[in-house]
Amino acid sequence: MTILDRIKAYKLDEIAADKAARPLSDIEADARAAPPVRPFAAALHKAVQKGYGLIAEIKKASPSKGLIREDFDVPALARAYEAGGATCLSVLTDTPSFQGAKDYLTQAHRAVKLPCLRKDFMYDPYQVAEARALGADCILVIMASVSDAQAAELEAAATEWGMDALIEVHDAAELERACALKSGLIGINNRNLNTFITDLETTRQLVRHVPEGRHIVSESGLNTPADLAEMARYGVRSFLIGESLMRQPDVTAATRALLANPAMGLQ
Ligand SMILES: O=P(O)(O)OC[C@@H](O)[C@@H](O)c1c[nH]c2ccccc12
Repeated sequence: MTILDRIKAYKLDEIAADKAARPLSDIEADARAAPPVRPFAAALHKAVQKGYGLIAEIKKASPSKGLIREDFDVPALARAYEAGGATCLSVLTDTPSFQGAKDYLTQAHRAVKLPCLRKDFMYDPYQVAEARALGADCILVIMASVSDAQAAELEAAATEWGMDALIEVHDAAELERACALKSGLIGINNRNLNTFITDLETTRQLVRHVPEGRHIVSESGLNTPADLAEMARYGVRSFLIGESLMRQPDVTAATRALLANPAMGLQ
């Protein structure tokens, strides 16, 4: 069993328990009462016209790295990312593996004006309605962990709630399946979720196979301005970054430093 298999197993149990505790109709009522959706993909499109698009991730821990950041004041971190120039936020809501919480998403969304991604392992439209109820503007669909039919169902649910969907892939086969969906946002995860090995070569290889008109986000393992400049050489200007920023005491300064890339104007 891989790490992803284990996560999927407990996540399906969690979803069943959540459904038993609160019926979908309750969640939908909360989703209808949630603050309006903020355009997530559009914010990235706009950001890359002048520079980089950054989805900055609020991440306390991970299965491969353990605890990443001890002091974890979610509204303060959200504001720090916003002040540092992030385009969007990503908030881990998975608890067992990432020490996240559903409430972190609500806290982050309330603290800033940035569009927010619910970062979790999604299998059921129930979770999509829940994402909206918590304040999400975008959901993640991990192709490595869902069937084509599930992916289409999650994407349709996101659209129904007015949210965007970031479709995550790690290899050419997943990318091909992702391109059969409607979403214009493709995340290339440099980390293999079965082994948790990270390699930026993943983006370099897959970017060539992405059809025109899709907005690519390179995800995971990006640490330095040089990493971003290297991805930009391959035409990728949007990034999903967690660990390297979460490890810095001054998150605003670290975000600014990462985005202030003198080489970028030369591309
Ligand atoms: O902390 P990093 O290496 O910058 O990575 C962020 C993000 O890409 C990573 O957390 C992630 C990408 N896809 C996921 C799917 C599930 C959980 C986590 C992830």
